[in-house]
Amino acid sequence: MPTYILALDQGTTSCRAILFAHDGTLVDTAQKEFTQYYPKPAWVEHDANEIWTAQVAVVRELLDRTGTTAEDIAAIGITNQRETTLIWDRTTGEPIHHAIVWQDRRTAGMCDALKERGLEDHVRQTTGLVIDAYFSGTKIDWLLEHVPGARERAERGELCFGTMDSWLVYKLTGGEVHVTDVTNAGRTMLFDIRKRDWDERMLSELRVPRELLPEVKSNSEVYGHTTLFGGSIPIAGMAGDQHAALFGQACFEPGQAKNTYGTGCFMLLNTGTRAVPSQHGLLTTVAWEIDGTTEYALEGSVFIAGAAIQWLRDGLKLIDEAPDSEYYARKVEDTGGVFVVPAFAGLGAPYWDMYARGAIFGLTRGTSKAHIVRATLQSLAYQVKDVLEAMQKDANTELKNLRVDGGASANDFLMQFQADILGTAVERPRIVETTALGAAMLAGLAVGFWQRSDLVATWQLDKQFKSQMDAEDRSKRYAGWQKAVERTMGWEDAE
Ligand SMILES: Nc1ncnc2c1ncn2[C@@H]1O[C@H](COP(=O)(O)OP(=O)(O)O)[C@@H](O)[C@H]1O
Ligand SMILES: O=P(O)(O)OC[C@H](O)CO
Repeated sequence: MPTYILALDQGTTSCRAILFAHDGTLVDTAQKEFTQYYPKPAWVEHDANEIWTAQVAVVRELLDRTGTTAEDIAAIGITNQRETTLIWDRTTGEPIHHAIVWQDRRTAGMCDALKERGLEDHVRQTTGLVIDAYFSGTKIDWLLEHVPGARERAERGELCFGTMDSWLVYKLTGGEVHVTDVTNAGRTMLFDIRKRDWDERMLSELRVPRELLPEVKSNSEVYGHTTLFGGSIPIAGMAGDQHAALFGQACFEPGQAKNTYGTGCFMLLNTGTRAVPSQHGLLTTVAWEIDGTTEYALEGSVFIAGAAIQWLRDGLKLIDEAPDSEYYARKVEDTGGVFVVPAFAGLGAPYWDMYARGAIFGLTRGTSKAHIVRATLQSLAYQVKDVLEAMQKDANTELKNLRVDGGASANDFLMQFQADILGTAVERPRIVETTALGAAMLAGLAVGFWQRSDLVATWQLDKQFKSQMDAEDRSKRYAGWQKAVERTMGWEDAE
């Protein structure tokens, strides 16, 4: 009898493999970082072959270390960084170019042109998105335009487009299966989230041939099998990482929300079977589709969160490791009036400004490294507040608590400041690998390893952070943040 579900979590900075047991416990995990390519300012690329090699390596490492064989694994669930766009040769499996990462801004001008052509309402109504370089659509157009012969080859059906979910399934099945799931399809700016089909108008506006696109599947079903790790294992769950995290946080009821602090920060609020349009700069997105029922979510996407801590580490060399940020932040009582706005890739929700760029405000002769580190950590929490304010207005509800996860949710200083600045309790579960857990749950449901009723009990509280800040202090600080954000907007000139 198989005893585990294997989750593959293909994130922006690393590949992970995680084993979950039937009682929902995390048995073990293996992780490997891969190269980030920055060929020009605000361009970000990944080598899909390197990602594939890293993903296989972490699975092998995990199976070896735990003495697990293919026979012990009931199913594989895949979850991935969304929007990151890859095109590869259908026959050879060779990518035609590096993948263009979700943070990449090279198509900002193409997005402006779409806005000028009056497409904003259509995009919002059909795809639930705003026009932004974040999504895959303009990245596909860029690749077809800039790689010689690519558009003609795509029209002849010789190429495959996919986000990292599609890529992994294609590779795991030896090139047999070219699919994606509704959550990932919904981030392309080409997909009608209510009709559940590619949108003809967007395909034609972005000159994307249907032949290039994967078949769109639900989040919990058998897509194919892999024999790469010994016996045959079904691949049975697949979802974009933020949707998987919503599921892994057991936010199954409308009104429940989670926020993931990874490279970026992504807050999703379950809105049930209703796709709620946003009036306040959020996205309407598919939460998941299971057994023919589609549920939706409102999403606030913040592009730079943990990446700002990586910048402190790798760019400024102010800290050696991400967790050191907590130590330095606690060395000072406040930020000394400093605000850091990490708009390195423009600003996402609720501002959607592709031309904003990062800045540090309020510097004085007394500003120290600790002030800058503290202000950078606080910038994550302020961005989340921007999103929560918008969400409460859109959903016409006040959130009593917020479930959190992701790498930076381990930082107690950040979590306490988050609760303080929101005025809302922040709840961190025991398993913060909720993205992987969600993917595992989706796969486990498909093969009968779990029933839906088993899943709620997997959520267990680790720590609750309650707001301790008085309302006046909170609004004074937030006003400072809003002033700083305003000054970063429109910084970069449009091409
Ligand atoms: N203790 C910490 N304090 C602040 N940030 C952290 C901490 N630990 C990790 N991070 C940040 O979290 C991110 C990694 O989180 P993870 O969920 O693995 O992200 P992703 O899935 O996007 O690769 C990194 O950007 C890192 O800088
Ligand atoms: O890799 P993460 O966890 O930062 O998530 C990336 C998002 O899916 C991008 O939309």
